[in-house]
Amino acid sequence: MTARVIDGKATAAALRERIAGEVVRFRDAHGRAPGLAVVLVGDDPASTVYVRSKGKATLEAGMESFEHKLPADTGEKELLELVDRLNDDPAVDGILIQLPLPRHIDADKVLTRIDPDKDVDGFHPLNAGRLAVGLDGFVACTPLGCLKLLRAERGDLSGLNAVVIGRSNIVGKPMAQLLLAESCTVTIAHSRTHDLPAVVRGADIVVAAVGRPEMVKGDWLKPDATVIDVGINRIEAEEDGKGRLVGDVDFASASVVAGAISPVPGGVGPMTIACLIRNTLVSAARRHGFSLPEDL
Ligand SMILES: Nc1nc(=O)c2c([nH]1)NC[C@@H]1CN(c3ccc(C(=O)N[C@@H](CCC(=O)O)C(=O)O)cc3)C=[N+]21
Repeated sequence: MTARVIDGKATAAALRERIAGEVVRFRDAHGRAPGLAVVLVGDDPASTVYVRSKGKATLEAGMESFEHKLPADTGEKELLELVDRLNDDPAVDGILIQLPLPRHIDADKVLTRIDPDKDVDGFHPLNAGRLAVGLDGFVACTPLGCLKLLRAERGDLSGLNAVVIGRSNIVGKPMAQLLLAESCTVTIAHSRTHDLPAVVRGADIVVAAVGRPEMVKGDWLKPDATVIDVGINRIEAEEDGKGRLVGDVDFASASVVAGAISPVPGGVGPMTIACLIRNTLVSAARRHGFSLPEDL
């Protein structure tokens, strides 16, 4: 048996298309486009690529993109002042500070300075708390994208056993909260979990977000499980001299057992960007009392 491959690229493209349509309506009603500010400190090559694709997606959705590229030696105080200006700028609906930040900057301090109602990354503690208690706020883009893929694949998730591997603040914890809100029975597994393969074998839904290349094997899976692979691991060059991208799931063995699986690349990554655009539109809409479709 071979798993269905969950096409994150196509799902993301369809979502971005819908968003672009809503942006046109928003513009007509309010005379401006939603705006996203992206702040990059330093010149990490991977971060530079991500920031470029976020800017491109923002413009393609008909939104305004404000890119702030600062040198690696930018002081914390200077960065906090930029955040303050963006918080006060009425043209800016969403603020994203690209992570990781250089070590001399306290990332928690900077993220907490962002106006929670412009925090389209969902990283502010107030938004984490809102998610935990079921209030409207912003949900981090990667777990939100995973949930959209799961809903598209499985429909109603209630009563399903979900195992989230990884307990980070940006993926594992919010993912678990979202699945709990969908009435899944949720287990969060992590590096100290005893007999992880046995835990994963009980799961109808597996979300792997540990950052260990190809860790989850096919014989860990319940037949027909839905597997969402959040990992993006760059593997060193092999015979052909080219590096390649792999997930946290061993795709070859997993796709023989799973019912459906998201690939890397082309799975969760494109959904993350689509959800960032989505959150920016939602932010602008909330600010103006503009109504959007429930399921966007
Ligand atoms: N404040 C902040 N918010 C973020 O959301 C954030 C961040 N910092 N720092 C870095 C991570 C990483 N991230 C990705 C987004 C899209 C792809 C993506 O589209 N990946 C493509 C392939 C990309 C490639 O080929 O390298 C795919 O999976 O198909 C990947 C990774 C957002 N992040």
